[in-house]
Amino acid sequence: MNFVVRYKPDEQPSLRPHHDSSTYTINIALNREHIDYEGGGCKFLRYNCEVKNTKLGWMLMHPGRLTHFHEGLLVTNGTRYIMISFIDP
Ligand SMILES: O=C(O)CCC(=O)C(=O)O
Ligand SMILES: [Fe+2]
Repeated sequence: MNFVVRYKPDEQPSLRPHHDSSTYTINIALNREHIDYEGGGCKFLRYNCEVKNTKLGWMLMHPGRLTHFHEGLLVTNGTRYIMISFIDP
């Protein structure tokens, strides 16, 4: 399953902590921090690890339903777009 997520301060500024319904998740940056938006990123709470400023078109891949409880960090300005693929949903 694939979908685009849009974060905007006055619409959906963040995403509450969750697991994905996938074995693995691919998260591709469609635009850029400090140019198109401020804030944002993906935080893995168990590891206190924030992945921010992913290069345009590069991807972050992580386990979905088991170990990597995560959240979408607050976008404070602009619009952040990512593409998500749930592998083995
Ligand atoms: O904002 C992010 O990078 C995380 C997005 C996410 O966790 C999701 O769409 O399931
Ligand atoms: Fe997620």
